[in-house]
Amino acid sequence: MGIRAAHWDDWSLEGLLGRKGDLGQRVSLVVPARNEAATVGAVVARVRAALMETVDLVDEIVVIDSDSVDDTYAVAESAGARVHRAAEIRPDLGTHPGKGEAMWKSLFVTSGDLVVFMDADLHDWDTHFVPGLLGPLLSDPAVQLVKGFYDRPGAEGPLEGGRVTELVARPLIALLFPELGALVQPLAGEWAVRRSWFASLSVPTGYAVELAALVDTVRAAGPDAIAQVDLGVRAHRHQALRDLGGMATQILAAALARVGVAGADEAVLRQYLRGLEPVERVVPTLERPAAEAYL
Ligand SMILES: O=c1ccn([C@@H]2O[C@H](COP(=O)(O)OP(=O)(O)O[C@H]3O[C@H](CO)[C@@H](O)[C@H](O)[C@H]3O)[C@@H](O)[C@H]2O)c(=O)[nH]1
Ligand SMILES: O=C(O)[C@H](O)COP(=O)(O)O
Repeated sequence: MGIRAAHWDDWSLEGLLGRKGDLGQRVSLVVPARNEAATVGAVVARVRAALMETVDLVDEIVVIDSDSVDDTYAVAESAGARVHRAAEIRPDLGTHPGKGEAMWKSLFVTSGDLVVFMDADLHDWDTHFVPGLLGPLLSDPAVQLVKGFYDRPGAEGPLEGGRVTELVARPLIALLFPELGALVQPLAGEWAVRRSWFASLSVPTGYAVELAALVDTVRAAGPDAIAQVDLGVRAHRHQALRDLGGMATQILAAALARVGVAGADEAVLRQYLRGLEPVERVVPTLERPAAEAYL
């Protein structure tokens, strides 16, 4: 059958609540956040009001503060999230910077059978993202991972991806992982996964967490284990091109590792802004082993 596509309103909230109750599944919303004091409060408060206080769709909202130096922790907590600093979770396992690290560490402080990830920097989005991502997991036991896709306001076409999506992820998929070619937004930060499945995966500590999860899932369980859901419109804060160079390096490293070209735990990216003196950026490319070994 392949990677199936659905629309967020293919399921009613009442229907999902019923399925969740019948199956006895708990849901965790995990929001990895690094210096997102400006937006994390609204992400937490709106999901809490719509899906926790009025209905029982979400059982816990957990923000993983990923080495923030702003007020992310306090803002998220006062908006109603449980907040953990990534570095303080399971200190026996050490700490690394990065989004994937925050997501991997979340498995040690959450309890949901289903884990929904949402970025903290969203400024055009809606709470239906969460039930939309849960729909395939609550209706088909074969589905392990659900990816969101969305229209990006201002893009040339509504389903155009971001710069790394178009220039790195899609070309990699075309060359190495064509079985993922049906995915509209392979790098979307809005996705959901069964806890047991995510705990069985190797997780890059940085921004390659999404591509790695997709590749490892399609290889281990086939395309029927992945679904994608149209979430409508989503807009986020944009990073500088030079910062996206680090993201691209991480995604390329994870892809290469999956075709047998293992690298070191970090790469030195040399960028040239003005003059011939490079600005050196050390880019972590390491991966955490499957969390299930430590749970
Ligand atoms: O070290 C970090 C860096 C980022 N984040 C958080 O991760 C989310 C997404 O980060 P962002 O820098 O906004 O990523 P994008 O440039 O938007 O990258 C897109 O593509 C990435 C690669 O697949 C995905 O991880 C992102 O979720 C997706 O939005 C945000 O809540 C960040 O605060 C962390 O928790 N720790
Ligand atoms: O998703 C991506 O490709 C990167 O996050 C960059 O997105 P942007 O070009 O919309 O900033």
